[in-house]
Amino acid sequence: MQLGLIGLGRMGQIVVERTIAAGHEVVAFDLDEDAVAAAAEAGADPADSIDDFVDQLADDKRIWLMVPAGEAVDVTLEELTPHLDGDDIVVDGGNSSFEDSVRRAESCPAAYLDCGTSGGPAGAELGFSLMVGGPQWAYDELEPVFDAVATGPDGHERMGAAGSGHYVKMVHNGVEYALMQTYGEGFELLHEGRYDLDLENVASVWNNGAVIRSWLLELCEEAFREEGSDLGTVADRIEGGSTGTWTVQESLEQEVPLPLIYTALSERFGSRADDGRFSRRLANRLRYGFGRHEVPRRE
Ligand SMILES: NC(=O)C1=CN([C@@H]2O[C@H](COP(=O)(O)OP(=O)(O)OC[C@H]3O[C@@H](n4cnc5c(N)ncnc54)[C@H](O)[C@@H]3O)[C@@H](O)[C@H]2O)C=CC1
Ligand SMILES: O=C(CO)[C@H](O)[C@H](O)COP(=O)(O)O
Repeated sequence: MQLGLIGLGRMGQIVVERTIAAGHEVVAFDLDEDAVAAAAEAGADPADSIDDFVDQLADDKRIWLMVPAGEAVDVTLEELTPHLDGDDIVVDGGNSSFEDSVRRAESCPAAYLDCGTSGGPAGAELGFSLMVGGPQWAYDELEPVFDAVATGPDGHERMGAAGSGHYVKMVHNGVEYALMQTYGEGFELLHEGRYDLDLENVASVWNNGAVIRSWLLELCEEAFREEGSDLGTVADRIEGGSTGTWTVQESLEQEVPLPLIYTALSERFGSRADDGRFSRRLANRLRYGFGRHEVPRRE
């Protein structure tokens, strides 16, 4: 299959590499020329503009967007729209809001798949977990690409109608916030408490058979190994926040109480006042662990 990829950053480059490794053809475009060059190095056909990109795609275009959520998706779709028809398929693999995805699915001339993507840059080797919303025929058509980008056939599922993929990913991120918060609180008590503990050892022993073992806990272990048991210069400032905000907004609309996710989101906003909490410093470092997001550091 031939796949057109727009957005070749941390995540898009992995989609390129895994798709090519599975024997498919990729046409790659990004505003950043260096990113296009890196994709070409991985075996993609480089495009230097959207026009060049669509010219290189065969009829029945299959296009995957991996650009930042929000305006970049709308701008890209606006440029693609004159070149699209009902036999084409567009996948948005970024962290778009499900409401934006429903709106885009209604106005896009192509079949539109909203695809929540989880796994972060570590997915380069493992593959991602993909939560897909939109028409069944388009999902079926792209199955070989989803098999390649995900951990395999079990790493992707169609969730339901337009928006459902990004809806499920939004809730996934709410859970991610709460898990980071609870690991942070536990390690904060261990750090401040009555024993002088090596937190890398604690995380390591918990990761070996304990009830609370997980990938995030492995990333806690990595953080303590790389930064030290006191997290070194990692600041208590946690960036991000949009997907958690949408999760909490939706919980209010649906009248479903989510006290843990709400508290974790509040901690993020509270962290911007900088008062030195260990749990916030660990959450800050974990966002680097799973997403390669920049780590604010203390002076
Ligand atoms: N980093 C992570 O752990 C995860 C990220 N995501 C989502 O995936 C999407 C991409 O994330 P990353 O790869 O981390 O971001 P990134 O910042 O590393 O890469 C984004 C790329 O898009 C390009 N770009 C921006 N606007 C563009 C436009 N109008 N046309 C063409 N290219 C454009 C940029 O030049 C950049 O190369 C985002 O929606 C993000 O929220 C989803 C799951 C995990
Ligand atoms: O989706 C992700 C992980 O699953 C991304 O890393 C996302 O950026 C995390 O959300 P936030 O930036 O709000 O921490």
